[in-house]
Amino acid sequence: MRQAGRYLPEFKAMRAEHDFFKVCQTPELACEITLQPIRRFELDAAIIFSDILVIPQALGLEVIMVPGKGPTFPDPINTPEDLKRLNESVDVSTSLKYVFDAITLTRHKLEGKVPLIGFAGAPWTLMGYCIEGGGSPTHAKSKRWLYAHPEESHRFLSILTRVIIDYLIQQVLAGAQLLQVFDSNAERLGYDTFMTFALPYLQQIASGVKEGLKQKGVQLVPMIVFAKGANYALKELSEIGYDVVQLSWTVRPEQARHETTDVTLQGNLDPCAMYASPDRIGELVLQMLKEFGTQKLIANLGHGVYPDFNPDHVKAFIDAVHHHSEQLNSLSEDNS
Ligand SMILES: Cc1c2[nH]c(c1CCC(=O)O)Cc1[nH]c(c(CCC(=O)O)c1C)Cc1[nH]c(c(CCC(=O)O)c1C)Cc1[nH]c(c(C)c1CCC(=O)O)C2
Repeated sequence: MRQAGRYLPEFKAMRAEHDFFKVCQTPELACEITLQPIRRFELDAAIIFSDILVIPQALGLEVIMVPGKGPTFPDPINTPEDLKRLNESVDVSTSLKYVFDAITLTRHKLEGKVPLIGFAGAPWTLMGYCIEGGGSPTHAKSKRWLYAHPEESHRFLSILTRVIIDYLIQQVLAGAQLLQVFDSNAERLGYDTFMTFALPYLQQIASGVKEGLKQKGVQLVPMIVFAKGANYALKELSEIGYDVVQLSWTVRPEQARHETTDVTLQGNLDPCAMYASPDRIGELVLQMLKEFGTQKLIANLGHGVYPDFNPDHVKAFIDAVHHHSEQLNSLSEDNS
């Protein structure tokens, strides 16, 4: 969940000197930013510094990071005709080589201390960015496609899915030990549109990556799915081949446990809880761990960190997870 973010002074110093996508494209810099939170905190994993929008870039679309506005497409996809602009036959092994190099370098530098997570955006979320031209409060332009151009929407989602599968497989070959798929815009959909335009592609990604790795004789890695806010489809999300389902803070742990079968859950404290005092953060962590239980859980926030978070409060969260889970585990051992 956005460990680097903009809340660390060492990240801000790096960004003051370099453009965001330049950092993504420079393995030494991406590696350095990935390691920053690992040096500062007792985290249990690292996530490679990159962005979900490198895939639209690889498909030939321009994406820039505008200060104060976020990622922006100067020339977004407007009509189905525009799909012709996509470089469908893109070879990610060359166009996204910089990500694989960053992963390999970071794996070496981590020296086995913690595992390295690779990631990609999900098809619906990437389609949304390409059509909206950036973030959007309603996603009305991209949702319009689902209703006005359903066939072309499926075509767009299929193109993205193929590239994402290839991209994730190559991240594993480069050294990624877990993979997370971010469907951050799932919260804009309802049950029917999610089941039609998002879930089938998430499923294809899980099976495509596992199949591809098997064919190459490479050991499978655990896969995490994050369909942010898709609390209406937790059962379905737990049944499409992912090992872990990440939850946003808008669902109760008990409900998520009840509705999912046989998966590990990840989450889900409200990121804004980081504005509470360190003591209060500790109490909220304890409550979260009690509600989920400490097994089959990756304790995390329910979304990424914000730029104005106090790093000491993030540390309070991480330390409280370790402290309280150790205590809860030793209590349950005493009882057994
Ligand atoms: C939707 C999305 C994006 N990118 C990502 C998502 C999915 C997760 C989510 O739902 O938040 C994923 C992402 N983006 C980033 C990471 C790397 C991991 C990490 O930093 O710990 C990951 C996993 C770096 C980043 N990606 C971004 C930053 C901040 C960059 C900066 O301004 O310095 C970082 C560290 C920029 C970014 N990139 C994107 C957005 C919406 C923004 C924020 C724009 C803003 O608020 O100004 C697209």
